[in-house]
Amino acid sequence: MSVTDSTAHALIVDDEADIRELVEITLSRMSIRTFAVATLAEARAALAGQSFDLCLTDMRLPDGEGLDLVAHISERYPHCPVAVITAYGSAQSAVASLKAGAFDFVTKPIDVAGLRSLVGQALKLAGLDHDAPPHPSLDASPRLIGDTPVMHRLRETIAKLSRSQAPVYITGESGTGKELVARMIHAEGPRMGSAFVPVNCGAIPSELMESEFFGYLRGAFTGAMRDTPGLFARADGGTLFLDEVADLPLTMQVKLLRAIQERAIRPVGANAETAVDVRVICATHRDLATEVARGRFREDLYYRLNVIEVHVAPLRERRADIAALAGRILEALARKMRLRHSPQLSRSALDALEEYAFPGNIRELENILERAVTLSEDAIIDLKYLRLNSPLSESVTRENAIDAPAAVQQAVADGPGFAQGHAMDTSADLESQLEALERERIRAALEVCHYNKTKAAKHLGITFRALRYRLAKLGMN
Ligand SMILES: Nc1ncnc2c1ncn2[C@@H]1O[C@H](COP(=O)(O)OP(=O)(O)OP(=O)(O)O)[C@@H](O)[C@H]1O
Repeated sequence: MSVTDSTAHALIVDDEADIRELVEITLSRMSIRTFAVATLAEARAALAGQSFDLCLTDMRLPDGEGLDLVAHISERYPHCPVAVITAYGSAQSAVASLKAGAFDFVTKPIDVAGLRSLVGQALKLAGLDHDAPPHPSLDASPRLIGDTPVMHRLRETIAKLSRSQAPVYITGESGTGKELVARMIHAEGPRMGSAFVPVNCGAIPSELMESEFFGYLRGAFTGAMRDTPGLFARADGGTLFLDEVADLPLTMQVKLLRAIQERAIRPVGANAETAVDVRVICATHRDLATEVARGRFREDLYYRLNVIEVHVAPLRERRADIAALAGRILEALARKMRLRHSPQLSRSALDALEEYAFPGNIRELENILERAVTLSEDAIIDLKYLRLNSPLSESVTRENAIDAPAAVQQAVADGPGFAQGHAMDTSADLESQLEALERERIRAALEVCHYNKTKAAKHLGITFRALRYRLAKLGMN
């Protein structure tokens, strides 16, 4: 096979001749030049003398540990992705290698399809995959606003993690930006051309979980009219984001662990497993270690998911970012509402926001500003329109609705039944009044339920699905 200088160049480090040969053959079929050595010393010498786009190393070498090579490459040749070859079942060493900076691992006996997809990801990382879609424009990528030291550190962490395939566990209170962080890790890495599939683990009824995650074949159960891919299959080549992972029932945790470990899924009704290449990122606002201690979360799955932990700080710990965030949110609202100019906050309104505790974090800031823009008719939003600190019990009283349009006040005072029987102020735009009311009640319920959507839906007396639909319709997601 003819290879040119533009082909990728891989370093293979293994003392077992059979494995070196298998890896070399697989890679050369992918038109990758290879250079194979058997020891750590030879690997170091090769790295010093030649340039590589990828390194695959065994964990146990005659003169040292593969982990040392991972650390050496991460430090001296950070642009060369390194993956390790580990013995089957040695989850601990795989996890250790990911923590040390390996971008992925492959277990022995080596599965050629798995090796090919790992190498494909590595080449995308090195920018050598000519089939990869072009980098999306900046505007299409999610953006993390904030200039505080904690946000700078978070951005650096995201950049580092996007170059790895390791599972990431994101912690932080509700509304801090955990999903946004997950999206950025996906969007800045080699998987950006494939799907990012977010899943709210608490929202899937337990009897549907298996088919939702793994898909099903036609006829697998009553109503299964056609083969349907599950969430794993939809995220193949991309990222599966498991939000509120602590809400997964124990039975599902076992199946999830297996899918992650084996990198394969078995759709409901299928006899055989299908390989999938999915990076898992998960998040929860709960303390998973405590859930493990209480027996509600499997320890083995915890260790599998919690390879690298990222914490997203609450908004009250980065108050200096509030002004910039509010500015961006107001600009976005102005676009959405087709206002000519972006509304501004008065000095006292900004001061109050900078003092506020934000139990619902940035999502709460978005909701506060959206409501304020809806209620205020001025280009300058004054403090009274922010209506900070209004729990549900107060928000449905007339006193607390003084700033709302007249019909909304009436409706709020009359309670939820108003829409069917009460006269409204017909001079105003009924639809926007109803919308404002709906928004207000949902926001208040979310606040009271600490932004747990499942609980908020119960609180409002509607199903989770109905709440999700309304949140999307009102642009409150
Ligand atoms: N640093 C940031 N810059 C800009 N927007 C942000 C930032 N952090 C969060 N947001 C926005 O705040 C909202 C909430 O963020 P996100 O959904 O990521 O939070 P979360 O922590 O995943 O919430 P939950 O725990 O409730 O699922 C989103 O609209 C998101 O775009």
